[in-house]
Amino acid sequence: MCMTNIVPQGSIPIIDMSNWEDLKVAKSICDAASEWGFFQIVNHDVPVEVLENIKDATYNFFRLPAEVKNKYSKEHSSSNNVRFGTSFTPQAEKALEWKDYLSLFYVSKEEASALWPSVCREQVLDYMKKSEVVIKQLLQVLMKGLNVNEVDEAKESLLMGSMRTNLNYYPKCPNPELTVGVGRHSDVSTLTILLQDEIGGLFIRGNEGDDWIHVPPIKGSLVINVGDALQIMSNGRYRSVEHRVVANGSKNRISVPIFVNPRPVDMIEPLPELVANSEKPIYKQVLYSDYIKHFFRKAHDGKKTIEFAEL
Ligand SMILES: CC(C)(COP(=O)(O)OP(=O)(O)OC[C@H]1O[C@@H](n2cnc3c(N)ncnc32)[C@H](O)[C@@H]1OP(=O)(O)O)[C@@H](O)C(=O)NCCC(=O)NCCSC(=O)/C=C/c1ccc(O)cc1
Ligand SMILES: O=C(O)CCC(=O)C(=O)O
Ligand SMILES: [Fe+2]
Repeated sequence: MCMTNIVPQGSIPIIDMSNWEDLKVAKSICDAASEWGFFQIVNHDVPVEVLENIKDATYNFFRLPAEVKNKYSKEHSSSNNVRFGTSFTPQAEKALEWKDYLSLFYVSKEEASALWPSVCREQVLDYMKKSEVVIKQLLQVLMKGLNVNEVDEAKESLLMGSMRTNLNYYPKCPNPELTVGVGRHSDVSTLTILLQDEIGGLFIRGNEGDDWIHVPPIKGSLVINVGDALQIMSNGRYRSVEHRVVANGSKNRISVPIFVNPRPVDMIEPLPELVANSEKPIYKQVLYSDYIKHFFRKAHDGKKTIEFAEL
């Protein structure tokens, strides 16, 4: 089915999650994930206060003096699970991205208490916890769309066994046309749940392949996108779509993605339920941590990362 017939070019689907189990809603989620790779959800169960609090916490972190933030840099951080950085892979990029970020890989509450910056720790934990409900709803629906009717513990772990939250800060840029906020890339996740503020600037690759479609900020909504891990596990039925963020000449912008991932030790491959029906696998089995390392080894370069898993 072709979503372009329903949704005018220039906007990604907006899905009301209040009746998420309704067959029509479920179908619109699965269609969005295969046709667009991106959609926005409204009336999800993540309370607005939680979203407001995480935005405030993000600003509070980036307002800290440079020497405090630098305690979490790659050079100084006491753990790889907490990292403050600027740009994506600075040693591999020709032009740096106009972005600072704090990346927090969740291991346990205890570790978060010990290692995460106190200005944002509780807010990030709360945002992750409260997002779990909608993450599970989306994964259940998406699996049903592949005729995988039971998401048992093993499958749940494969789909969402690890999570990372990034706080992104894009300072206003004197020459926005000379740089980017984030270069063209697809996410390595299963799903990404993204909170953006009211500024705008996120663009996704359109169906036709040569157009960029803006993701308009909608108050209280969350942007959902399919990542490479789900493209691989769904044998290409759900698509991870290239996206980028432009630099802004007049305003600071923040966004807060939760990357929902397999665990680094998991092997990922097209789900056995899919290839059992004489469907040909188009991806091979890869160790997820190898896939992540491949992603971080080079500068952002569109959809190229997934070639690593192609047969
Ligand atoms: C098993 C890993 C993947 C590799 O471990 P390792 O072999 O001991 O090596 P390192 O941890 O030292 O990482 C290898 C390289 O990848 C880099 N890297 C490894 N994760 C990271 C990291 N999230 N950040 C930024 N450098 C990293 C890391 O900086 C390092 O670069 P370099 O020291 O220059 O070789 C380990 O890092 C690990 O268990 N990580 C937790 C799982 C994890 O990070 N999953 C990724 C989820 S999705 C995600 O993070 C998306 C991020 C993203 C970010 C920006 C975007 O624009 C778009 C997307
Ligand atoms: O800031 C945004 O809107 C998107 C950021 C993004 O694509 C990422 O962090 O992977
Ligand atoms: Fe992304």
